[in-house]
Amino acid sequence: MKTALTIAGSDSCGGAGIQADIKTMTMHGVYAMSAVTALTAQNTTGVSGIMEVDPAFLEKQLESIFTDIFPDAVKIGMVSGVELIQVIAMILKKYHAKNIIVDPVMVATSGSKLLADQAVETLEKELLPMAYLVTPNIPEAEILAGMPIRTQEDMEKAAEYIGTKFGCNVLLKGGHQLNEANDLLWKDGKISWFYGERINNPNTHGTGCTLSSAIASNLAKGYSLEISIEKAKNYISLALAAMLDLGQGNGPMNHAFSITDQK
Ligand SMILES: Nc1ncnc2c1ncn2[C@@H]1O[C@H](COP(=O)(O)OP(=O)(O)OP(=O)(O)O)[C@@H](O)[C@H]1O
Ligand SMILES: Cc1ncc(COP(=O)(O)O)c(N)n1
Repeated sequence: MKTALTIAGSDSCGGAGIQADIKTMTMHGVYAMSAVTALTAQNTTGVSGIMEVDPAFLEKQLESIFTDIFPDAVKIGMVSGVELIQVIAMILKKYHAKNIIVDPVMVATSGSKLLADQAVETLEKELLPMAYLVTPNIPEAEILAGMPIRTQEDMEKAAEYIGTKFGCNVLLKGGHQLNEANDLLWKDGKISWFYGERINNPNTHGTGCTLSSAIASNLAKGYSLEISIEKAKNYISLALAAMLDLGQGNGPMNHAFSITDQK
């Protein structure tokens, strides 16, 4: 069985973060492992608290994993502080981790900040150059590229800037646009678009986490990057189309869309 590791924050309501990643990897038939960077007290209406893990304890978790079960892919999500990022970079280098996907989680859909301002620079310097793929949404890409993104042309410019500057492939997610769910891949200097039909479901909590862990799962299984993205977008569409409606705010998706016995 192929294996994947998520290094991310816990979302107590189970829609995003580590919980979304483990559900996604499991539904892809991949064995999921986790290293927790922070606990969040969170529900569909917002984040009420964040407790960062001690960097030395994150190191212990990662050492335990890498000295025993080597992950075929690694997904990195919410990492709120400088030292945590440094520990991750050190361990991934030490063990020659492969198929590293960085989802540069900065702000939750609900508006809460999940990354300290001074950590953006460390993320850029330490993690992005190690990544096979980085998956910013439009607001995150605006920060990484230092430019406003309003049109598809802006998306292309920003992706090229990020990919060239940090030496990694870039999937710029268009889920924040009004009418479309079109994402742009910048890979080795070439641009390709992944077109998606926008599903009319307001419950999109965790779509970004789910996309990056679905891509990681597909890469772990040996699919090319392009096929991994195509399959991951299809997984999100099915999970959104299952129209789960939980909680009073931006609710989670239904990962168990293929399981018919849901009572
Ligand atoms: N309503 C939708 N219908 C279909 N696909 C969607 C929809 N919303 C988002 N997506 C897709 O989900 C993936 C995640 O995109 P999005 O831009 O929402 O990421 P994100 O902002 O990081 O997510 P999050 O809301 O978890 O922070 C992308 O492939 C995007 O195209
Ligand atoms: C622990 C954790 N990680 C990531 C997100 C981003 O997901 P979203 O933007 O859908 O809230 C989150 N809310 N919580």
